[in-house]
Amino acid sequence: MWHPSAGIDGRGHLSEGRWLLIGNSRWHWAEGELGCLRTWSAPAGVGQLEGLVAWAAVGQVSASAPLPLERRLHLKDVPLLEQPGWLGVDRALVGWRAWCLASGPVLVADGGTALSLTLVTSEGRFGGGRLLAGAALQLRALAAETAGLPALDPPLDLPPELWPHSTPDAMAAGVLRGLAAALAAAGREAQTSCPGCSFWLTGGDGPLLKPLLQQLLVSAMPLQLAPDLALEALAALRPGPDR
Ligand SMILES: Nc1ncnc2c1ncn2[C@@H]1O[C@H](COP(=O)(O)OP(=O)(O)O)[C@@H](O)[C@H]1O
Ligand SMILES: CC(C)(COP(=O)(O)O)[C@@H](O)C(=O)NCCC(=O)O
Repeated sequence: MWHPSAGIDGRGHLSEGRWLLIGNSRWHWAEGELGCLRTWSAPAGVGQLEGLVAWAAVGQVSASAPLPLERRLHLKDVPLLEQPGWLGVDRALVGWRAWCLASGPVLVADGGTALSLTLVTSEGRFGGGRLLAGAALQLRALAAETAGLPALDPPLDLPPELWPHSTPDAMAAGVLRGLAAALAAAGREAQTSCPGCSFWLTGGDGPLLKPLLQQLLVSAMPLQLAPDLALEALAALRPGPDR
């Protein structure tokens, strides 16, 4: 997606920089420069490595992927205070970026393969979180572990009815409304432990979850959809060669 601030640099063309975040399901790409990033997601291993400024990965990367090791950004490179060594680098990136944008405490929900919730205090400290199975993973588990439920291919849609009759729509509604309810409860509890906290939604399922969550959240808690927080953080921490 092109960000609203998308633009062209002083030389009349987009900067050549590219950034890559390797998630558990897909590779997430950005091109351009911070403030005018074009972003997209692709299957693992698909994409052009030329011009790669920096990359990060939530786990081990296959030795067959020719990624430049010296350009890898690690957890220790993200300036989130008091982050434990086992924290996923994607959680640190989204938490730090949302905290910078909010200039205050944040709760970040990243709707990826797993749905992670990450709290960052007003001082920029890691404040803990929660981990759930993400939407596509929940649906795969239902199809794999039952005799009668079908496999549903992403991308998902939210069925318009509250109480769908068909099996696939009942599965999609159950998973998405269940995730939104868990996020809303987390939002309420975060406001108690972290007053003034804003709620940030990112990751592949962010756009689907936003309207559901908006209905459930108390109005005092601002909700921001920012689908590319991790890539924005990567580009902010490792700007291109011409900056
Ligand atoms: N074309 C797609 N392929 C796969 N997942 C998709 C697609 N479009 C949306 N999604 C949603 O994205 C979620 C995974 O998010 P993503 O950010 O890609 O995960 P990760 O960062 O772990 O690789 C899934 O739960 C799925 O519902
Ligand atoms: C929670 C995660 C699986 C999320 O990864 P994703 O689904 O977004 O690819 C990843 O951040 C991870 O492996 N974290 C390590 C454990 C932790 O953060 O506590």
